[in-house]
Amino acid sequence: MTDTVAEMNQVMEEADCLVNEQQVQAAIRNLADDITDRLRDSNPLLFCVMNGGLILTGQLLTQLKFPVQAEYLHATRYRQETTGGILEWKLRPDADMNGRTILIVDDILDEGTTLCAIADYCRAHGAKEVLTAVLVDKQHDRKAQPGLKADFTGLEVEDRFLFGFGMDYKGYWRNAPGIYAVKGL
Ligand SMILES: O=P(O)(O)OC[C@H]1O[C@H](OP(=O)(O)OP(=O)(O)O)[C@H](O)[C@@H]1O
Ligand SMILES: Nc1nc2[nH]cnc2c(=O)[nH]1
Repeated sequence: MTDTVAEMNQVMEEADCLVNEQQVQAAIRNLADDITDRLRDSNPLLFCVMNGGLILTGQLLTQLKFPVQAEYLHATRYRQETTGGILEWKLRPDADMNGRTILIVDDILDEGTTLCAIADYCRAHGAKEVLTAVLVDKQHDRKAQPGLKADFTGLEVEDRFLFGFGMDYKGYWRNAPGIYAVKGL
């Protein structure tokens, strides 16, 4: 076993499970129902925010009960760190957003800088309406705008450094099927 794999196994052993797999699945079903109710007649263009949004988007898409056009984009500001920096666009969307309803799907709204920047980008490129969906909203008072919320939120989780269900710790454990907090963080 490499040192990294041993370290990551230890991170999981010592982590606190904040939301288990069944609770995550129930939250995704609720998100899918709410999004279907709101957007079934809007012909939305969905953007998965890579990398963290990958797992939620995949599972959510199969539960949306209307035809969806799905694309992706990549913006990142945490890289391998546990605090966020300047937002870097790794891949800007090239789909035509003019006059469209956009649904941005990501794993977490933490400070909200990432989602706000992506929503601004979509509006600047002609989107008629921009909605946001996240699995997790982290509870604290450091939001980019006071009271900032996604339009669709799966779960509210305490202010710890999280991994699992798309969220990584040093690039690992996005695959964990629940939501975990790193010991001491
Ligand atoms: O609300 P914020 O404080 O802006 O943080 C949320 C963002 O942070 C994570 O992405 P990250 O920068 O780690 O990129 P990644 O998804 O590629 O790992 C996460 O996937 C969100 O996109
Ligand atoms: N993995 C991970 N990424 C984040 N991006 C913003 N907050 C978090 C977090 O708690 N965990």
